Amino acid sequence: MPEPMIEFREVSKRYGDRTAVDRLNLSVDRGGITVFVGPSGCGKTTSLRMVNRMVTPTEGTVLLDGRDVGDGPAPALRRSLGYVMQSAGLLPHRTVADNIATVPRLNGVSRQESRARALELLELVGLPADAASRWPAQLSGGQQQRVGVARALAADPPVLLMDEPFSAVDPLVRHDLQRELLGLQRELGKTILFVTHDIDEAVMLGDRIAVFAQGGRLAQYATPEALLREPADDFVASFIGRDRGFRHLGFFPDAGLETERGESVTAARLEAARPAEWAVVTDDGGHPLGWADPARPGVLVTGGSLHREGDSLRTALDAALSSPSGRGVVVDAAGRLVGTVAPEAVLAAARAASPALAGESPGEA
Ligand SMILES: Nc1ncnc2c1ncn2[C@@H]1O[C@H](COP(=O)(O)OP(=O)(O)OP(=O)(O)O)[C@@H](O)[C@H]1O
Repeated sequence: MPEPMIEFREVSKRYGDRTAVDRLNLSVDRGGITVFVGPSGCGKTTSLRMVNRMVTPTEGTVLLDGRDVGDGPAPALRRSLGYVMQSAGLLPHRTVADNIATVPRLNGVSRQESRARALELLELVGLPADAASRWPAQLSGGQQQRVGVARALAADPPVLLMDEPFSAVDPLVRHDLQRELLGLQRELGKTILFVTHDIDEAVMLGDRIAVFAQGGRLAQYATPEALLREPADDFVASFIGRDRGFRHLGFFPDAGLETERGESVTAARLEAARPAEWAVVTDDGGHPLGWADPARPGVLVTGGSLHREGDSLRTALDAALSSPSGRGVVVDAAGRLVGTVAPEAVLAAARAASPALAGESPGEA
């Protein structure tokens, strides 16, 4: 077993008689994303900040790459860890490039080299090169967070600490930032410790998820799938929420899903079409546009999400349930119509994939 990148050993933090973190024992593997999730005030941020010594434990030890973070000077430790906060925390009177170059400059990297690195990082986080000379206030919230990520990566630290980095941006931008973070992690192989109070964000990003409960207690530490399948206690079950069965479908591939070809018509022929049943309407390239309802000839009925082949059963069920016809539309990677799927077929595929959903114990054939 390789040594964990970060290890909490019997770590507690108390403020007066209030326990912020209660005897935390947890190992963070190298590479991948570990998420700390839980309701407000349960010790996620305090735990994260004990890694970079912004907070000192009352008891116990935090190890980074096998070494006690308490040994040696704190500034050197912090420079070896990338840190991204909820507000990007950029210096307002420095350009974007100078903000990104701050830590490399402190580490003695030349001005020219740190600027070149800043430009590379801007591209990596999806910002145009001309953002380099702008002031932070001239960027949107999402762009500022991207700069925050670039700045955290500037000294190429093996570990990134991220404290609710995307919670202040709007949901669409947030989704983009989450996907980009997954891509960055795969590309760079960093160990990322990520704090959020949003279980959906945790499930989307986490290779492993630590659920914290009131009083700074670690309630469960598991993969997202294990967490959704088998919450350790009532607190975890209620925190994960009532949609957990639906979320769990996100871990089932659509391999066994039965789709039906069914009838389809092109938009050009919709006017004349008299389908016997609901039929998918496509453009000339086979991309779905909506449905033809047998009861309303000539009308294009839109609505319903699409299921792309290879996605999970969650998107398949969503497509089926959101469709005006009661059947989900399935498309290929190029967005062309493959067929349709009934909700029953999605449930049958889920049962086939999971003995638990079929009501069998795992030991049964
Ligand atoms: N400097 C401090 N002084 C006193 N109490 C503190 C201090 N920092 C945190 N606490 C308390 O410790 C507990 C844990 O706080 P922490 O910020 O770690 O929670 P959290 O899970 O990150 O919550 P949030 O999502 O709201 O940030 C809370 O009860 C908080 O009030």
